[in-house]
Amino acid sequence: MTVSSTQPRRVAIAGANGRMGRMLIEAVAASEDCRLAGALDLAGSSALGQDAMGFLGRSSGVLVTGDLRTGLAGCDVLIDFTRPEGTLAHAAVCAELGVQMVIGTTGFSDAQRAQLDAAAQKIAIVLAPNMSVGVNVTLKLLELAARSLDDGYDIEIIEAHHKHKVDAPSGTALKMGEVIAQAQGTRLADRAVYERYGHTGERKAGSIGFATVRGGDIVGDHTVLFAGTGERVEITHRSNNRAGYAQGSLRAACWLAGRSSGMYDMFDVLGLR
Ligand SMILES: NC(=O)C1=CN([C@@H]2O[C@H](COP(=O)(O)OP(=O)(O)OC[C@H]3O[C@@H](n4cnc5c(N)ncnc54)[C@H](OP(=O)(O)O)[C@@H]3O)[C@@H](O)[C@H]2O)C=CC1
Ligand SMILES: O=C(O)C1=N[C@H](C(=O)O)C[C@H](O)C1
Repeated sequence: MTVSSTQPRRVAIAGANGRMGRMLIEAVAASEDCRLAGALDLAGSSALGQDAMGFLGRSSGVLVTGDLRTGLAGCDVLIDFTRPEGTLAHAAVCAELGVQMVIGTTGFSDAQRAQLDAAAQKIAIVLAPNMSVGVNVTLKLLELAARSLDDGYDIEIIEAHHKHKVDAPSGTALKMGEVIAQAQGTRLADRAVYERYGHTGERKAGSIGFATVRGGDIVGDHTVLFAGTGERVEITHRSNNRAGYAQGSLRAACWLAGRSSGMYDMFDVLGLR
């Protein structure tokens, strides 16, 4: 059934009991443009069978389920911040049911990413390692900086996240590296240095170094350093909380209404392409 753009989008949330899942449910609860229509979590999750908004002290009538078809019934779009293997399982069912997806999960291998591209031949998907407006504008600033600081500047990307994060470098840091490499007419795979230890020798010209910090409850900090001779340019984005990720995701879910199948990102949603 086609939903008119004036009707709220019927949204399902995957990973409903996770850090982002809860933030997304809170954002949907406050939204006039989206309505909670489904909530998924892993079989075995303590949230199964509970009202998805119970943690907010509210009743939504939507129970968290581990059954994908039950959770996706009557939904227009699934917002998925889980793990790569979970997102792939969700994408297969969404493609079958014609449910669109907003995917924030990070840490996909190239082969997993190819499977998502295959799903996007059947449904419209917004996939982005960072849904916040600020980070996506930062990516555009990096494009500009990378073009102008092409020669004589060593590039290092430093990211910091909470102690529960399981993938490194962050998806955002990798995206920053890709954007910079592309702006300089190169490929990140040919330039990335992910580890340094022991006698490393001098820095290899043209490399893009990554440094990862994990600790406490740091939400997400990213700095790109362009280190020249006699000067340094640092471009930093810091998330103070997860609300920006959730707001960006809802914006993407609304933007998807009526879109044909294909793979999109937040540049498309925000008109930054
Ligand atoms: N794009 C963006 O803007 C952002 C992206 N992220 C990314 O989102 C993802 C989730 O982050 P966060 O919310 O902090 O993580 P959490 O660990 O807090 O939440 C993950 C949720 O997914 C569930 N889950 C885990 N494995 C599977 C699976 N195989 N199938 C289905 N569900 C599963 C978990 O269930 P259980 O608790 O039962 O294990 C949990 O509910 C990460 O990849 C992170 O990098 C995070 C923030 C912003
Ligand atoms: O795991 C997180 O928390 C975050 N993950 C995303 C990433 O890997 O870039 C986005 C944000 O930095 C928070």
